[in-house]
Amino acid sequence: MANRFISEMGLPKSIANVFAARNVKTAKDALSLTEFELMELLDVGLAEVTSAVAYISEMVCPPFETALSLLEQRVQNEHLAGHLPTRLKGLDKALCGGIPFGVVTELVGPAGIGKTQFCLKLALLASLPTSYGGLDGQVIYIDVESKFSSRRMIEIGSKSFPEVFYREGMAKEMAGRILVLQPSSLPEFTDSLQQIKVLLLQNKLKLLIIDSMAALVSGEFEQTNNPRQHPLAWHISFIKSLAELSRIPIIVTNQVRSQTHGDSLFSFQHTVGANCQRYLKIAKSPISPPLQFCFEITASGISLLSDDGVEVSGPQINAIHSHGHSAIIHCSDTC
Ligand SMILES: Nc1ncnc2c1ncn2[C@@H]1O[C@H](COP(=O)(O)OP(=O)(O)OP(=O)(O)O)[C@@H](O)[C@H]1O
Repeated sequence: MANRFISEMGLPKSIANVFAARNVKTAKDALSLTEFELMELLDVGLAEVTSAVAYISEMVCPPFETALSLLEQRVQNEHLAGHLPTRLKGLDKALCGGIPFGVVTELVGPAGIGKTQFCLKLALLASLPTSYGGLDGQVIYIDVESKFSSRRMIEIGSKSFPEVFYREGMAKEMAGRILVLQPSSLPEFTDSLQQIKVLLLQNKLKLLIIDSMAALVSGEFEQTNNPRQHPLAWHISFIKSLAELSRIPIIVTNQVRSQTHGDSLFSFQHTVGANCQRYLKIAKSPISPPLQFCFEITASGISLLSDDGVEVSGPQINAIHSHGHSAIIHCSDTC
């Protein structure tokens, strides 16, 4: 702003020419001098100098913002930053639209609870055409434990979005957008992340899923428990920076751990009769209180039994260990 040329500011020609003739070209040149210095240099009266300085200042001064306009900008940015709707009505409502872009969302729960089922559905949703509410983009699915099932994914897709899947070639096109990487070691995982950064720069990638992160180092970290010595410390901060850089949603799954040993605070499996009840909980979200939803897994994937979340209180929700991401969606069951 300070380097704007006075000749291009629309000052009356008579005074603009005087500035030019004395080599006072930019706003900075003019505003660095006092009014008396300008009077002497330009050889004009105080009134003319004062009005020219006021005009130049107004032209280069950043416009002021009201608290209201700042708030409106923030809401607009958040809207543009976006969310990937999960199509689980209650969850999307609680998360203000779905899985947020630009941050890492951690999905934690015990083995077999449905984390992978949830990820498969999210991958499909991101690859759906925008006309069907998807993101119409590529998905990278890092399948650490080789549990990815394309057959199950097609089953979920055809039951959830029959109108899309039965359109000719659509299932094939969507499946072609989901790239599955299966790193078998930590160095291979590191290489995968580096490759992803290149893809992100090409702007084609709309969702990154890592299922599961902890499986890469299972057992190794339990002895140290010092975050700085965590073998995935570099990877975790790299993934967070990828999310911020690309503004895409990143999902990381993990086995849930309680901060108290023996899981006395957070029980994952109760045997009460023959009924098995699964719960999906939102924890440590900056936008939602801790909420719990009952869910089931059917041929079409995960569905909520009720869209009304029940607020969770007490030490349980804080006892869930995470890597400090924006939100945790936690799954547990009562059998
Ligand atoms: N076609 C299907 N119909 C109904 N339920 C299914 C179907 N396929 C899988 N499931 C359910 O999904 C569960 C497995 O879920 P998933 O593989 O997502 O677990 P996970 O939390 O990822 O476990 P892990 O941590 O071991 O990877 C099974 O226990 C089963 O109940």
